[in-house]
Amino acid sequence: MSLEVDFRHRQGDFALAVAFDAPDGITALFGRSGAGKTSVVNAIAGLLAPDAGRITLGGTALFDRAARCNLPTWRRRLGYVFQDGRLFPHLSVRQNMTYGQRFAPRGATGPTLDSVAELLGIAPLLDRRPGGLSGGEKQRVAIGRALLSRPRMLLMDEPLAALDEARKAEILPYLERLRDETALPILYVSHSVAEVARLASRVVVLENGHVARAGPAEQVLSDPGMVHQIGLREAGAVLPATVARHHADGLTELAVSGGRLFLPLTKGAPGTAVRVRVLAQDVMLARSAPVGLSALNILPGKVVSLRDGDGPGVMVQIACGDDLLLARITRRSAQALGLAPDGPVFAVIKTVAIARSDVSRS
Ligand SMILES: Nc1ncnc2c1ncn2[C@@H]1O[C@H](COP(=O)(O)OP(=O)(O)OP(=O)(O)O)[C@@H](O)[C@H]1O
Repeated sequence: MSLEVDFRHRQGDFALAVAFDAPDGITALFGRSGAGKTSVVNAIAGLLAPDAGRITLGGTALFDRAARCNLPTWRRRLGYVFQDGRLFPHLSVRQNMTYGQRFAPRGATGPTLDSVAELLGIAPLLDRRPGGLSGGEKQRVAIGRALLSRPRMLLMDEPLAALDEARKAEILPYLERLRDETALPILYVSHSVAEVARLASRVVVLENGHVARAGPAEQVLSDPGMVHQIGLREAGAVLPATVARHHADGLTELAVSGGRLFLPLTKGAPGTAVRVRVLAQDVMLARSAPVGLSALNILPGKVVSLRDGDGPGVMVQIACGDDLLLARITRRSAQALGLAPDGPVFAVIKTVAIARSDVSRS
């Protein structure tokens, strides 16, 4: 199943013109405040009828201006999860969850209450009322309710934005399971690069009403041209990796296509596929293989491109094996090293710069 969006719409002075696809898995709709994310979600949900264009899901039109097709929200079969769970306070968790089933069309197949409760770790909460749940638990119930409506896709609009860091960390593994165990397109609206890096297979970057970039997360996040939208301090790459071994001194060794990475101990048996977020500001560059250096991670690579920033910095994109890394260094250093496209380079990454939360199941 794939969501295909291609429409234009004007609201006041703001012109929206977007085209992108969201296949099964998580597609992040990322952009600054006012970029148009909510307007896109509203158009998909049927709350906004664009001036022109089409929105289709699995080949079926939800909206088609030329064909005068505009399915009402309830017939679009989308599951929504909002920032605030919007649960019914007077109903139990079980009743909140089964409420979603009322919207499932007759004969629609999908997961059962038990399987959804298991997937999201809700089983022990079923007889409680929402008032007594933590923010993270409430969001899990909201996701469960959406799944039980047997949706053809999920729309998640900043589902973690109202949660503190601890609650976010609690819910992220459930979102990973959802991504891995349900075959649904999930459009995940977020302005958090950390969440996008951790969850999304594909990223659509919205800027001022248009798509600035869309593609696989590894490519979009490591694109030096996206640094403006992503933010200097958040810019970085996502590398696919495999757990190789856990060492007795508390380090985990990961295999990446360009070599090995040693990180603080992370979960996962050898062979587990993970993804690692490496921030551009945590990568140093050297022209020759450094010796006598404390950093454990030294990956040989090749400069792909250099992009000057507004200040003294330059963003360097490096190919290490099949992967792309970003390094943020000063222009002075880039000149001193004589960095140029296609030139050989060594990327140096400090082990302790990578937090456990930067490594996630892929
Ligand atoms: N009904 C409207 N009439 C005129 N302008 C509107 C209307 N609705 C939204 N806008 C404008 O459209 C732009 C995009 O808004 P939108 O809410 O889609 O952005 P967003 O990326 O979701 O932002 P945020 O993350 O802050 O919610 C904004 O400039 C907003 O002021």
